[in-house]
Amino acid sequence: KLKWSRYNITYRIVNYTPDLPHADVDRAIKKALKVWSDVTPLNFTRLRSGTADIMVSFGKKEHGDFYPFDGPNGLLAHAFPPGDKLGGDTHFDDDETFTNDYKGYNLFIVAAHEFGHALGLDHSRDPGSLMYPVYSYAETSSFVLPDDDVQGIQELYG
Ligand SMILES: CC(C)C[C@H](C(=O)NO)C(=O)N[C@@H](CC(N)=O)C(=O)NCc1cccc(N)c1
Ligand SMILES: [Ca+2]
Ligand SMILES: [Zn+2]
Ligand SMILES: [Zn+2]
Repeated sequence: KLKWSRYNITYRIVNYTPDLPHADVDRAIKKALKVWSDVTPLNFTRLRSGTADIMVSFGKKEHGDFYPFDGPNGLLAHAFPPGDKLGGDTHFDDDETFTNDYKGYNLFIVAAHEFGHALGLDHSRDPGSLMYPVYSYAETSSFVLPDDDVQGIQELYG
């Protein structure tokens, strides 16, 4: 199973969705990474230019890799497992409406799921897990990473 070979990982928000103020996107991404750094020795540092391990971007349909998005609903986002180049990169389908509440798709929840993949996790069969294949909203202010996901990430970086 692929995993990062170092604990200090960099990320860069390359572009922004028009759905939310930039500050809200920055906050959701930072909070989503903290979900995982809180339960591992991993540290995430934001870069504002150049190439980071985890390049975060928003795109529609064909967006530069062999995994085009599909318009509203269906695919929401994808992330590449750890590695060079595309490894760790996380793409969000900007034909979705990303929000910071229960409407549309909550950016924090989707990002937290995607970063699980960017750190090496696959999908889980546990319907209560963050890594379950299908999105479900959870109150973000009281979000606690489900045990199945803690187990999974600590198998890789515990
Ligand atoms: C085969 C994958 C590329 C599907 C893709 C996904 O899992 N990305 O991580 C995806 O967008 N899945 C949708 C469901 C679907 N239409 O397949 C999804 O809701 N995944 C994001 C997500 C967000 C938050 C929580 C959970 N559990 C799942
Ligand atoms: Ca879509
Ligand atoms: Zn992509
Ligand atoms: Zn997924």
